[in-house]
Amino acid sequence: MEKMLIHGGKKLSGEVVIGGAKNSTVALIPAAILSRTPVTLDSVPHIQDVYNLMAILSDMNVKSDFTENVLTIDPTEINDVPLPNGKIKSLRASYYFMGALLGRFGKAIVGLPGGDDIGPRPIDQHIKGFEALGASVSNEHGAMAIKAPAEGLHGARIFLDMVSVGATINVILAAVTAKGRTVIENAAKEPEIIDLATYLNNMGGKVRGAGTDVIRIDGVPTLEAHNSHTIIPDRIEAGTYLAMAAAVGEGVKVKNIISEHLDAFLAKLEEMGVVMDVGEDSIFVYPSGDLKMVQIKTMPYPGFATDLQQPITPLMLKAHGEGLIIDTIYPKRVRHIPELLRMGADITIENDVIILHHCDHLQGTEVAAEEIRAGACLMIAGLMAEGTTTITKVDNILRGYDRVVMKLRGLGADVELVD
Ligand SMILES: CC(=O)N[C@H]1[C@@H](OP(=O)(O)OP(=O)(O)OC[C@H]2O[C@@H](n3ccc(=O)[nH]c3=O)[C@H](O)[C@@H]2O)O[C@H](CO)[C@@H](O)[C@@H]1O
Ligand SMILES: C=C(OP(=O)(O)O)C(=O)O
Repeated sequence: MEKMLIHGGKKLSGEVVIGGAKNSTVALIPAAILSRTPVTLDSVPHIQDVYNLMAILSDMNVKSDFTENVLTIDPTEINDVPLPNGKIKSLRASYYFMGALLGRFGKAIVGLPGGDDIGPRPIDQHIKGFEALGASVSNEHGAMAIKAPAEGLHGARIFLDMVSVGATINVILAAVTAKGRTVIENAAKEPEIIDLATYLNNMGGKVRGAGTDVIRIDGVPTLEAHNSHTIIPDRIEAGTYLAMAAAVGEGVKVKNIISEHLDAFLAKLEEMGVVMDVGEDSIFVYPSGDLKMVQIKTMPYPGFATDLQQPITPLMLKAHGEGLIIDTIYPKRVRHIPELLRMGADITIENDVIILHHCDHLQGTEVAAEEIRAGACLMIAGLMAEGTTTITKVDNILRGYDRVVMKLRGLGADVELVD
């Protein structure tokens, strides 16, 4: 398995271009099987999650081709096959095949998903949504077997018990071709959900209210894609490079950004004293001076994203005073902390509250990227550290960060992947 070697201490400068959003892409690819015509996606990130989804499509006789940033998917000869195992376990978002297959064939057998180990990740709200649409759901030896009634799925009013990105998307995928109107209340408001709605609506779907907490879906009989869909920029990748630029930059421009998607994150950077020029679709980060410590509480969008609490952690170590991070979405998302401690950081965890203190000196050592954003945190820490940081389990990073080594080198980082 590959490792990432980072020879720290170098200042970064120049430009980096953000790719399409992982969390959109991994919904849009399963959603493509709802179309009766071939689908084209543009601005697709080069990440392992995409290759794994392509392998799952291939199991269903859905051909796909990924050239440069364009992914074409031809679902016209799709076979309705069960997906109990295999690549399904390699990523979280494979659960979107539950909603998509249910919408397309009225039935789905899909293994429980994999994805980041960041504490409990139940899917009860997805199941509640499918059942409200009339489906029966059972767990058969670790795979979910979901079946619409003979007359097909019907619209329903669904109030989600908690704000869930995955449940909101899965219910949209199942409801977009169900008979009648579905109303999702307490829906997630993430930009990736708007992206999915735009994509489905361009295929003839009727999804209204995405981006608010009430989404109305009027079912249509079939969907057909006729235009290419350009995926929104990845706000989490952007936030990662912004934090990196503030930590080790000598003037870095991060391009292809929708800054409104990063409001809560940018407000925190400003509170810390990071100086930025926010342009129309790019942000320039000036070299940091003295930074102030901050307190962060992660919340559903538009709050501070859980996926950015780890990438901002190394930057906080540069600030003076005591900082706090409370992850209300995944309170146990702390797998980066033992690794940072081994690099010399001063961090404690009390009752799921991460308490950080200023640290003058991080020392390179061998650390493990136990999950994607822990990996992002360790890349930034490695760039800040003296000596060489060896990151193992690097596949967790490559599963969601577009051409990361090339992008880091483009900024002047001394980084390499080795076997
Ligand atoms: C592929 C993708 O888009 N992944 C993102 C998605 O994950 P994912 O869609 O899995 O996360 P959710 O928004 O569903 O989870 C939010 C919270 O609700 C809980 N929950 C969720 C569903 C459910 O049926 N029952 C339940 O209890 C979860 O345990 C968690 O505490 O949103 C997370 C929260 O912003 C991000 O960290 C992930 O990057
Ligand atoms: C938790 C994440 O991903 P996933 O939901 O795909 O595991 C993430 O992207 O930070």
